[in-house]
Amino acid sequence: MIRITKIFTFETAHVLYNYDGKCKNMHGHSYKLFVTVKGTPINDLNHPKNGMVIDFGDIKKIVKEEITEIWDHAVLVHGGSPHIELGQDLEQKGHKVIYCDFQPTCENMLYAIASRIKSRLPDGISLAYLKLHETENSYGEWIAEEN
Ligand SMILES: Nc1nc2c(c(=O)[nH]1)N=C([C@H](O)[C@H](O)COP(=O)(O)OP(=O)(O)OP(=O)(O)O)CN2
Ligand SMILES: [Zn+2]
Repeated sequence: MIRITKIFTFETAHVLYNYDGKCKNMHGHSYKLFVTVKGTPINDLNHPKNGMVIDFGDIKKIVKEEITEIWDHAVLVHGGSPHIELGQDLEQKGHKVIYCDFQPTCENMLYAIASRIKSRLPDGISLAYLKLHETENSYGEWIAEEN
């Protein structure tokens, strides 16, 4: 069994409803996401992916389609909070708004990322680990064995 990791970056704004610190204000981060999957490398001379657990390019496609293309240069707001009005106002002014069914913290973003990636992985490949940096010094982790 081998783990392989691909790293992504995306620029996203968020606003934390009812938070008691500076992040109650809308602000952005250069998020850095580490995606680790595990599986057994293909051992078949006739297979174009011989020697690979999964093509790094396939991980990239999944993460782009499920996460980065959606969240990049968007504002994440908690759609189940009064911030829905803030989002609607921004949308009317032409901004890209994503309504989350959760407070858009690093922790909850990790749950959402895990769920979306898991739904796209082929049989025999599983999600092992995620790390999401909000800042250089602040990050959260999702570990398969704990979820
Ligand atoms: N457990 C969490 N705490 C905080 C989150 C979070 O998602 N989970 N988010 C924020 C803010 O959105 C933002 O990330 C600020 O975090 P913080 O590390 O406090 O920001 P700094 O600018 O001080 O970061 P440095 O890297 O230390 O400069 C707040 N808390
Ligand atoms: Zn933040």
